[in-house]
Amino acid sequence: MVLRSTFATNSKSAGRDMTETKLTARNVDVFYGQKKAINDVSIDIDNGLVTAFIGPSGCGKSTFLRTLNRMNDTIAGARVDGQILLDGEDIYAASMDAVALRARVGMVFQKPNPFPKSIYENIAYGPRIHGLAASKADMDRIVESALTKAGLWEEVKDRLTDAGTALSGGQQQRLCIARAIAVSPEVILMDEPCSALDPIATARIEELIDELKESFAIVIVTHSMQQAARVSQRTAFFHLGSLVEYGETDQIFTNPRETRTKDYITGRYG
Ligand SMILES: Nc1ncnc2c1ncn2[C@@H]1O[C@H](COP(=O)(O)OP(=O)(O)OP(=O)(O)O)[C@@H](O)[C@H]1O
Repeated sequence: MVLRSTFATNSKSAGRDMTETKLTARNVDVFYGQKKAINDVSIDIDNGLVTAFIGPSGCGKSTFLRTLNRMNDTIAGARVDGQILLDGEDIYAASMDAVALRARVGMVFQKPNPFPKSIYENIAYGPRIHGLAASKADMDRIVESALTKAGLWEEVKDRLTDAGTALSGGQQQRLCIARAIAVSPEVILMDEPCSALDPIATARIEELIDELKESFAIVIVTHSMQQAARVSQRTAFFHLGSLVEYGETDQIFTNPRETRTKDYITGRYG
C-alpha cells in the first residue's frame, strides 16, 4: 500500500515560512542481504513538527529512520531501493555527499554517545570539520548557542572542559542533541532518545523536543505510545516492514482507520 500525505500545504513556524514537506520517501524498500525489512514505504515528513514512528518490535522503525540520512550505508549488506528526497533532492544520488547529508539530517541515538572529549569539544567537533567557525570567538558562540538550545548551557557553562562522559545520562543526551544542533541541521532524527533515561530526564528531553520543532523537522522512533502522544503531531504506524497508517497523532490514537493500528494502540499486540 502506498500512503501519501494529505495534509495542508503551508505552515508558519518561528516567524518564518517553512516549506511544508522536508523529506519525501517514495516506494522505499530496505533489504538486509536477502531479507526485506521495509516494504514499499511512501511518506512525506513535514517541517515545524514532530513525526513519531511507532509499531511493534522488529517492524522496521529504526531501519526506515536510518534511510532518511543514509545511516544504512554503514551496515554491510543493507540495500535501499526507492527514492528519498530532501527538499526535492535525491539523497541517494551519486552527487550527494553522505557526510554533508548527515550534517543536514542529524541523528540522536538510543544510548547517549558523547565523544570521549570535553563538553566544549563534543560540540565544536562538527562545526570544525564542516568549516562553520572562522575564529575561536565564532566557535565559542556556536558552542554556547547549541548548548543553550539544548537546555544545557546553565548547567555546564562553568565546566566546559570537563569530559562529556562525566555528565548524567540525561545531560549526556542533551549534549548529543546540542552536538546535532551545532552544525545547523534541517532535520533531527531521534531513535528512542529517552529509552536509557529516567522519567525526569525523559520529561526534560520531551520539553526540549517540543521547543526544537519550531526550528527543525523532528522524527522520533519510540516504543512508548504515551510518548508519541505527548510529543508528536503526526504519527506513522509500522507493522511487519510496512507503513500501515500515517496521520495526525490525535486521529491515530483516537480514531485509527486501520484495524492493525487499532489493535496495536489498544494493546492487542506489541
Ligand atoms: N543490521 C541488521 N542486519 C540484519 N537484519 C537487521 C539489521 N537491523 C535490523 N534488522 C532486521 O530488520 C527488521 C527491522 O528491524 P528494526 O530494528 O528496524 O525494527 P524496529 O521496529 O526498530 O525494532 P525495535 O523496536 O525492536 O528497535 C528486523 O527483522 C531486524 O531483525
